[in-house]
Amino acid sequence: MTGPQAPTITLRDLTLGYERHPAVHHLSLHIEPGALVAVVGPNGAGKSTLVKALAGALAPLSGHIEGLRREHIAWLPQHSELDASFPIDVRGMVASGLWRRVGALGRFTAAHRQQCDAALAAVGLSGFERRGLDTLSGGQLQRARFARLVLQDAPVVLLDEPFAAVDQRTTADLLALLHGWQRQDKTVIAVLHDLAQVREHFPQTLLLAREPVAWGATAEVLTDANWARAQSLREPFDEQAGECETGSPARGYHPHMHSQGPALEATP
Ligand SMILES: Nc1ncnc2c1ncn2[C@@H]1O[C@H](COP(=O)(O)OP(=O)(O)OP(=O)(O)O)[C@@H](O)[C@H]1O
Repeated sequence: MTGPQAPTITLRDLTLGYERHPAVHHLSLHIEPGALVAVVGPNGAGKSTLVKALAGALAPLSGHIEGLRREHIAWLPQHSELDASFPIDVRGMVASGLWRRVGALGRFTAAHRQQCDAALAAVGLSGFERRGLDTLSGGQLQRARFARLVLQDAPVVLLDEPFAAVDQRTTADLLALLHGWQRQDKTVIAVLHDLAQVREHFPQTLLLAREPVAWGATAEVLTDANWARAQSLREPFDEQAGECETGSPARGYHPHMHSQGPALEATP
């Protein structure tokens, strides 16, 4: 990694939501540099909301996110049709990962082109440079989006359901890329649904159900009891819910459910 080092990310009593309706309540934790973190939970648990806030795309209703700056972050939002429908070829899309370094008025040099080609090789897409995005399979498109992340070379990578609707072979290749990033001391935070995959590849997990249910070492977090509790906390998004005004833990919050106490320093 040539850019900035990964920061310690601290969430302090973070409450997130939309138009003042809270979707994630009172989340406090530390994520150490180089952590490989899975965010799991039932549908509507607030996982994407958390990732959006970490990416700087959603301002907290209350509480703080400390340590993260825009230039630290590469963000892969949930799979959208936008990339596929954009009239651009693979190299053009992947090259947009260099935007921060090249700038709007900068020149795209031969060296930049080589970096693009190396990123495409890293995701197994050599030879696809001139292909239109609309001609790629779902797996190939996801490889191209990862190549763009490779070029961004950010110390913190945020991934929202990166392997949804992606074939096994592609998933395995992209997981290998994640482990490579971790060896470079990047922090990777990924929203995932496949718990077997989380157990195998992600040392730390946050189990979210609108409020933090458990956070820490994956094996301690992904217990039947914690999962049952997460399911029981699932509730429809309450359009009538008031603003989250108290600083006290949300309803049903039990600090003992955390593997390491309420404001948590996760162990590697
Ligand atoms: N832009 C928005 N405006 C209003 N409400 C929203 C918005 N985005 C999400 N929500 C609501 O916030 C709650 C949390 O949604 P979020 O997408 O964060 O959950 P999730 O855990 O990522 O769910 P899933 O696993 O189904 O993708 C849901 O009730 C959702 O309807």
